Amino acid sequence: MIRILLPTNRILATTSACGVNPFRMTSGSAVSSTTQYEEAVRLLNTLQSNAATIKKLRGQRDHLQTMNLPQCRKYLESMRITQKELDALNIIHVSGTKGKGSTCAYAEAILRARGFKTGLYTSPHLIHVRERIRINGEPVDEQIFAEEFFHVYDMIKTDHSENMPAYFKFLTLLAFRIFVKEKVEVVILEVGIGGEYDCTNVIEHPKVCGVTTLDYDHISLLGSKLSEIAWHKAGIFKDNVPAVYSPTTVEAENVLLSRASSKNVQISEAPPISDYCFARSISPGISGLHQFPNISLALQLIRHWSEQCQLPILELPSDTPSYRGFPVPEWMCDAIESCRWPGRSQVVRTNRNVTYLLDGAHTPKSMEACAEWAAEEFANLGKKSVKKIALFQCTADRSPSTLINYLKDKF
Ligand SMILES: Nc1ncnc2c1ncn2[C@@H]1O[C@H](COP(=O)(O)OP(=O)(O)OP(=O)(O)O)[C@@H](O)[C@H]1O
Ligand SMILES: [Mg+2]
Ligand SMILES: [Mg+2]
Repeated sequence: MIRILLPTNRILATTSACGVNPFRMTSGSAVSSTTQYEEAVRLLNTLQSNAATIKKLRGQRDHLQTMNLPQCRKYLESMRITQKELDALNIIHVSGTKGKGSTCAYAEAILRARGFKTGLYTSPHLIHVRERIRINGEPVDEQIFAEEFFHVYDMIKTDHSENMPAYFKFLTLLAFRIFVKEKVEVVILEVGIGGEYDCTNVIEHPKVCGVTTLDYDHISLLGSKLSEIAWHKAGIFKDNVPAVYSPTTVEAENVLLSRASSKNVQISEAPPISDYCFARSISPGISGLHQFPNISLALQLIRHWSEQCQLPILELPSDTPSYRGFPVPEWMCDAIESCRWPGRSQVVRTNRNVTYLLDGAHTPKSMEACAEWAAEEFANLGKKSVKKIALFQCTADRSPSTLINYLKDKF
């Protein structure tokens, strides 16, 4: 497909000898949208990677972390995005160690099924970067991605040429731009790392916040105790905005509760899945028992979101306490079943007698959950003898020898 680039006020970044970037000529030149998309991804990859950011943060943790949000505000100003525009996105903000993406995916599937135009921002991606920014459940298309990428890149470059945002921060800003432009009715926003200092926390008025299962990850940044980790995750709580969390340890819970009370947050623990009354028995779209706390959290987020937006999605009796389950109608059961989140407890069968079990576990709790799920899937294969091969990779400051132990007795 050929498209003409819209004229913008952008400055050309990489230029040829005659001072013109052939990928980004603004008037009268035709460039294929794929080429333009590839150029956008190339440029994106020149921004500081997440791994490099984490390494840098570790060095000067306090200073750089506290600089993060003021910087993000400046970038938003350069992009001419106001808090009012962000408020209009009716954001559901989700932090936590494990299950953020799944919880967001369930919440998105439910709201989309109800007819809302949804925006979904998650990380990481599996195959291509556009998976991180979804409109109505679908990765934003190459053309929109490229167009908005250059728009944001150039607006920021004009004011901050010596201090361009790193990869994740850039994508967060790009997501905001796309969601505002697409006029989505709700955004489900996954935190990158922690919460307090995460660039997604630049938003001031989400409709509801969620904290998923807490566990040990990024401990050089967030601390090595669950209570310290909880402090960071609770950093997304905002004055008078309700919050829900998945069950955790008493120490971590106390931190969540005290941070909530200091911000007048009405907070509740998501109930066990058995507390809900489903219209029929369901087989959730993301498998594994560990997904049930994520589903419960998503249901509570929807409930609070609809109350905050005064949209009667659930029509619950007004005296239903916020820590209890509720009747889950048929259409919601359908949405929970239709939800897809590839690479997390995903089974891929081939016609060559090979079955792949794919999962993204990389913390103690999630490795445990992954091992349980894998054992169940091995049993489902219904074969007497199965040759099992584990391919395991882990990055950053995680300990492969500790994590692989969880899989040992299953292989
Ligand atoms: N509630 C949970 N408890 C324990 N492990 C979980 C839970 N939910 C998901 N997991 C595990 O975590 C992995 C990643 O799931 P998901 O993408 O939902 O989480 P995330 O918090 O977004 O993770 P990431 O750190 O990769 O962004 C899954 O593949 C699964 O192994
Ligand atoms: Mg993570
Ligand atoms: Mg994630």
